[in-house]
Formats: sequence, structure tokens, C-alpha cells
Amino acid sequence: MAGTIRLTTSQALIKFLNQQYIHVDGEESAFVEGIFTVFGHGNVLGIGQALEQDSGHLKVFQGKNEQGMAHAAIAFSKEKRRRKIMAVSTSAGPGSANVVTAAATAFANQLPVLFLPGDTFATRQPDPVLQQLEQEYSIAVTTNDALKPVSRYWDRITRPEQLMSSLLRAFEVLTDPARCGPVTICICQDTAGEAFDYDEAFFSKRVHYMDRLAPSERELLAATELIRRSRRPLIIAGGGVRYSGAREELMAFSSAYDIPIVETQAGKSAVESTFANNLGGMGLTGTSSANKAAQEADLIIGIGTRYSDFTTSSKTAFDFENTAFLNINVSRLHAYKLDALQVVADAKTALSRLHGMLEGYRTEFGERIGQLKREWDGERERLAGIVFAREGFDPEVKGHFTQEQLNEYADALGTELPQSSALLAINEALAPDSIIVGAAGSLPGDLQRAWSASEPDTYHVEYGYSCMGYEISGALGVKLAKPDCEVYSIVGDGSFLMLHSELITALQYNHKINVLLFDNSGFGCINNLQMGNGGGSYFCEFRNDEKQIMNIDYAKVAEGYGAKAYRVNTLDQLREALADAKQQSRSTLIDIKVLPKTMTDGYGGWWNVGVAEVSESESIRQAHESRMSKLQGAKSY
Ligand SMILES: Cc1ncc(C[n+]2csc(CCOP(=O)(O)OP(=O)(O)O)c2C)c(N)n1
Ligand SMILES: O=C1C[C@@H](O)[C@H](O)[C@@H](O)C1=O
Ligand SMILES: [Mg+2]
Repeated sequence: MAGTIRLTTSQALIKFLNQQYIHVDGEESAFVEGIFTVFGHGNVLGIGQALEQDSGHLKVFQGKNEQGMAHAAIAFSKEKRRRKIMAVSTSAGPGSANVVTAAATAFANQLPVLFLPGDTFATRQPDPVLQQLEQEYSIAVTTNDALKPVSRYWDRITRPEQLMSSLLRAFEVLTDPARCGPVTICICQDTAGEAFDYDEAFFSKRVHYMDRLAPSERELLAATELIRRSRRPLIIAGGGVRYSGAREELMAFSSAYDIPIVETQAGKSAVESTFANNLGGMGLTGTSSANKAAQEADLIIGIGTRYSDFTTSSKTAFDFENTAFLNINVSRLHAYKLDALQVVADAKTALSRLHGMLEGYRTEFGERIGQLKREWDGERERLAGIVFAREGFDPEVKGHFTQEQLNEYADALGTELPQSSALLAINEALAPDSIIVGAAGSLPGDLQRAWSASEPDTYHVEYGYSCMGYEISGALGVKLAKPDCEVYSIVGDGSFLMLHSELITALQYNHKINVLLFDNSGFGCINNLQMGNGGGSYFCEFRNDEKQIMNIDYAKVAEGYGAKAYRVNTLDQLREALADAKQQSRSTLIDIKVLPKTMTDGYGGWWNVGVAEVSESESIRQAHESRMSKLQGAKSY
């Protein structure tokens, strides 16, 4: 037997993390980049001590909020195509409770992150230790059990030697493209400092091979037969296309056979928006062109998509009677959806294999693709040119606010800027290789429809969980992954207020991010949702007890942190601020006051939401009826 080495559990953990490598397409690199920490009594004396003694190549970051730093870790692995991760170390109790939301975000998006929350004492000697729940039905239940449903692998370390088998399971999951996601290893706070004679072999360099899963001959033959039978197949490009790095194969496949492409939020910018066959966003927040193409299609080829309700317009986006589905996905769970023919395989490999088998085939879309694309380009131009007027203004979201109410907003916020024009002006001004980051509110809808990503992999919107607060933390994670790119967080005022603490971390460590804050003084998209379904405007506008609209000086908040800040009420000011922000070496925030109801809306999508079945309001009763009638045409599972 090889020798042993005496280490604490935490020292062994850090030593092991330093020895994990990943191998993809012949390239090998270290898998764990670093570790975010907020120290408390549950981790500072264990993991804190181990890092202080010898962190190896791991970069150590001090987070400001556990959820925020975990979101940065998620964004990092998303940007690195799941081929490099960050670990997240928290204290016990509230520190670990704070990462439940982030673990759920990582879970829904299938992004690998290693969570290392502290836990109660294994010996139970001091029970109840500070922050212990003392659950009556079981002393073994701690806050960390709340992480079980949002972890792909979960374990609790109560003895130092358990760490070895636990970490092997953890890294097997973290490096599997079909099952990866958040992995949680809770470490009891006494165990964290306890020593053990570890087998030295445990710390040898380990290489995890992320081999590309190839389709079987049976799958390929069935898929080509299905495509050949189809006259109008349509590709939905999901996140899997980006994780697989299948841009070239997808473009070649689409061009060779004239197959239009539509994009999900996660798949957007897998192929640049300017590509002739790319019809843009699909579904509820999609373009009219993509949604029309989906209705006209007789075969949907879903590549690396999990078919969320936003993508399928709650299963109304297709002519289900006459449309077949072909799913290419590394995950069997997703490949099985919508009764599809399943090709359980890596996107890049599957596309290149299929390409060679379809000689002579061509779809009937022909000129229709260019026609649909031009149609949307025209609509984009209209959106960019919208100008507010004090009289007779017809906002994109219609019939909710009167002209007087819109004027009241214009006065209170001192602005006449429509959201869509501001966003498109930003799109025009930013360097094409800038990366934009978003997650929640009305902005992801505008972005999926109207943002032109003229370079691949420049669009980073977390919409698997659409978690408010991801936008700024996520921008930090993206910057850490791509330090040479200019990174822009596109965030609503509601999301900003919910969580922006990692802006301080970005300032602290000099990782420049730019925050583009769209302030419409409210939870705008939810206000649209309630009013669009027959309700009133109820607790979604930011008004005080006197019903006055709140006007918060967010630029001042950012200045307080040390960021360079700008106040913007016109397109000219916006362009100037963007130009100046680009010259800065420190993080910036542009406080853009925009009018409510001026985000994009419509374009053929539909969302099945829980409208009240009985109500005193006629408009709500109508909304319920219209939902029921829409559901008649929806696929029921
Ligand atoms: C953590 C979290 N809580 C609640 C929601 C539900 N939600 C979605 S969007 C939204 C309001 C967003 O407001 P804001 O960021 O100002 O964007 P706007 O819609 O006004 O553009 C809320 C409350 C969410 N997505 N995430
Ligand atoms: O409830 C929601 C509605 C969506 O419009 C929004 O983008 C998303 O953040 C959400 O949670
Ligand atoms: Mg808002």
C-alpha cells in the first residue's frame, strides 16, 4: 500500500480539488478554478484554515451574499460550457440556507457547482450549536437537508474518511453532461477540523473524461428517415448546442438542407443572429417569424432543449396533429419529451453524423426563411424607433395604463424613454463581442426577441429558473470566466433591489462589470401579467402610501460602492454613458429611467397561467374563459 498523509477533512478536500482535471476533445485542464467563501463559525476553522495553509491553484474569493456568490459560480460554469467549476463554501444554518435558491438555479439549468455548506456537530456534544434548528422529529435534520431536493448529489460528512467515497461520487456527477448540476457536500463543523491518515493515492491527479456520446446506428437511421419524410423541419437550438460547442455543425446542417433554426434563451447565440437561417427566439418571448415557422413546420428537431413552457408556448406553439418531434439530447429525460423520436447523443457528434446521411435532401421552406427573417428585421426597426408622446401614445403593452398614468410616470421618473428603444440603442452601441447577462423580469423577453447577437456565445440569460438577482452576480461569474470581454448585466429595478451585493465583490477584486439598470419603478412584467389577465394594478408598481411613484437614485447607490455611475433619461445620454463606461477600468452602473408598458409584447406566444376560475370581476372571468378555449388546442402532456 502507498503511504498515508495526515490531514484534516478540510485540508484533504482542498488537496483533492486541486487534483481534478477534465479532458474534452483532446484538451486537458484543471476542473476547479476556485472557491467563493463567506466565512462563519461553520467553515472558517475548517475550510478557511485549509485554504489559508495551502490553497494550491484555487483562486479564493470573498463573496458578500451566499446566494450572490453561488450565482456567480453558476454563471462561471455556464460560460465555461460546464467544463470548469467554482466551489462555494458557506457557514452552517443561515449561510447554507442562503444558497438553496442558487442551488435550485443551478439544478434547473443543469450547471455544475460544488456546494460545501458547514453542518452541525457530528458528536452532537454542544447541541444545540448556534443556528441549529432542533427539529423535534429528528435531531439529524439540519438546514442542509433543504438542499437535498435541489442537489444532483447530496452527502453529509460526519467522519473524515467518508470524504473519499463522497468526493468520487461528487466528481462523477459534476463531470457528466447528462446529469451534472449542483452537488452538495455538507461537512460537520467538528469533522471539518478532524484529522485522518489519508491514503496518498487518493490525491493523485484524476482526469475526468467528458467524452462525446455518439448516436447509435439505429437512432441515426430512424432520424434520417424521419427528416426525409418531412417537408418542413425546424430546428430548436437549446442550451445543449452551446454546451456541446456545435455551432459549425449546426450551421452547416441548416445551410445544407435549408432548415430554419429558432432559439431558446439558453441556446441563443449558439449561432449568430445574422446567420441567414436563424429566425431568432421561439415561443412566448419569441419573434413572430420563429413562431410562424413553428406553426408551419411538420417536424421539430429539438437539439439540447428541455422544452420549457416559454419555448413551447405552453404546448400550443405547434400543429401537434401534423407535427412529429425528433429530440437530440444527452439526457434521456429531455429526449423523451413530446413523444419524440429520441437520439440520445451529444449535439455536435449527432449533427455531424446526420449531415453525411441526408444527401439530396432539401426542405420546402426555401424563400420563406428569408421572407420571415426580413419581416422580423422590419419589426426590430420599428421597435428601435418608438418615441413617447404626451398625447395619443400607444404603448406596446396595450390597454393597461391610460395616457395620464403614462404621463405621471414620465414626470415622476423624469423620462420619456421607451424600454424597447433604449435596449436597441444599447445593442447598436456595444462592441459585438461584449457579453450580456440577464435573468428575470421583462428584459429577458425583449432580449430573446430583439437582441441581435452578431457574434456567437455573447448572450448569457439564465431562464431555466429566471431567478431575480442572478443578473449582477452572474455578470461577475461571466467576467471571471472571460476576463478579456466587456460584460454587461441587463437588470430591472426589481431584480437590482433583490440582490446586487456581488457588484461590491466585482469592485473589490477589480473585475469590471457594467450594470445597465432599467428602472420602470416596479415589477413591470408581473404587472403586465396581472393586468393582461383581467386584474387590476395590484402591488406591482413601486408607489408609496400616498400612491406616489418612487424615484430611487440608483446611480447614487452605485457611487456609494465606488462604481462609476451615470443617470440616463434620453437616448443621447445613454449613448454617451455607454461610450464613457467602456473607457472605465472600474465597474460602472447606468441608471436608465424607462416608461412602464414600453417593453415588447405579443408575437404569437401564449402562456398557460393559473387565472382564477371564479371571480367578482368580469374581465377576470373573460380571461379564464379565453384560457380554457386556448387550452383546447394545446397538447395535454
Ligand atoms: C427570486 C425571484 N422572485 C420572484 C420572481 C418573480 N418575478 C419575476 S419578474 C418579477 C419582477 C421583476 O421586476 P424588475 O426586475 O423591475 O423587471 P421588470 O419586469 O420591471 O422589467 C418578479 C417578482 C422571480 N423571478 N425571482
Ligand atoms: O414570473 C415570471 C414572469 C416572467 O415574465 C419573468 O421573466 C420571470 O422572471 C418570472 O419569474
Ligand atoms: Mg421594473
